[in-house]
Amino acid sequence: MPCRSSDELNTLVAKAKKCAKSGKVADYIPALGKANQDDLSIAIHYPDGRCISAGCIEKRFTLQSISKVICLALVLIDRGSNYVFEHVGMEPTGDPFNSIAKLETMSPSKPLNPMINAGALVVTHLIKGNSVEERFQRLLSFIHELTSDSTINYCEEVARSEFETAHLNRALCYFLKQHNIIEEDVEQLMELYTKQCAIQMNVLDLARIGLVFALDGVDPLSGKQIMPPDVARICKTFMVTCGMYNASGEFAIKIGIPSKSGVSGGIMGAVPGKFGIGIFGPSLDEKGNSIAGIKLLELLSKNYKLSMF
Ligand SMILES: NC(=O)CC[C@H](N)C(=O)O
Repeated sequence: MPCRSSDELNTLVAKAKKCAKSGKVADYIPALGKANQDDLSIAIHYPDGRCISAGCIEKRFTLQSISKVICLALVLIDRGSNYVFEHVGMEPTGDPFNSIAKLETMSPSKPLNPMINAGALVVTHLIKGNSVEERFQRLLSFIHELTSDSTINYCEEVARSEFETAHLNRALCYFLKQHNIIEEDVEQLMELYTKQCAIQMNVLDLARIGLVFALDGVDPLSGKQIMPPDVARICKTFMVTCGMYNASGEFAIKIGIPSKSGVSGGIMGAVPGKFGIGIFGPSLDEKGNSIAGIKLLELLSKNYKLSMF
C-alpha cells in the first residue's frame, strides 16, 4: 500500500532532512551555489490525479541532468531508437557523470550511454530543428505536454552561469567533434545544452513527468499517449542502470525505483505502473546526488515496499 497522506510524507521529510547537513550544494555552476542546503521537498502524483506533497513544494529548481532522460525520450520519438543508438551506447560506465576517460579508451569512441554528459551532449545534438531556438522550443513544448503547464521555461541566470564556466563539457564536445560523432558548432550545442539543463519547475511538475514514465508513456489525466510505451521503457531502463550516475548499482539494491537525478538536487522517480515522484534537496553527496533526497527515497521504498526487484 503506497503512502497516501501528506502527513506521512511530512514525517519522512523531517527524518531525511537531518542528513542534508552532511552534504554540499553544487557550486561548479556558480549560480547553483546560491541554493539553500536545508531545503527538502517531495511530491507524489497518482494516476487518479491525486497528489500528496511535503516541504517547499512551490520552489522551482533547474532540471540539470534530469533533462537528459526527457531529451532522450524526445529524440527517440523524433528519430527512432536505431538511429539514436548508432550515436550513443547503452552501457553504464561506473565513472562520474562528467568523465572523459572512457571516450578515449573505447573504440569506436561513441559515448557509452545517454545519461553521462558526453552521451547527453550527443542526444541534445540530435534534437530536430533549424536553429538553437527552434530545437529548444521543440524540447520545451514536449515538457509543456508532459506537465500540462505551458508556463515552464528556463532560468537565464543558471543557463548563463553554466555556459560561461562549462570548460569540461566544451572539452567533451570538441572530442566528440574530432571523432565525427557530432557535427555542429560547439558553442551552438553548448547554448542548447545549457538552456536544456536550466529548464526549471517544481516538484509537482516533476512528479507528473515521473508519472508519465511510470505509466508507459500515458498521461492518465488527459488519457493521451505522450510517448510510445517502448520509449518510456528504454528511458526507465536507463534510469535504473545509469540514472543516479556511478551510484546507480547501490541505489538499485537499496531503493529499486527507476530514478534520475540532477546536480541542482532534483530527483525524478517513476514507480512502474503506480506513481511518479518529484524530489528537491540541493545538498549533494560526493557523487552528485541529493543526499537527503536519496535518504527520503530509501525510507519510502522500505516503508511501502516500492522496490521493483
Ligand atoms: N549531473 C548533472 O546534473 C550535470 C548537469 C550539468 N548541467 C552539467 O553538465 O554539468
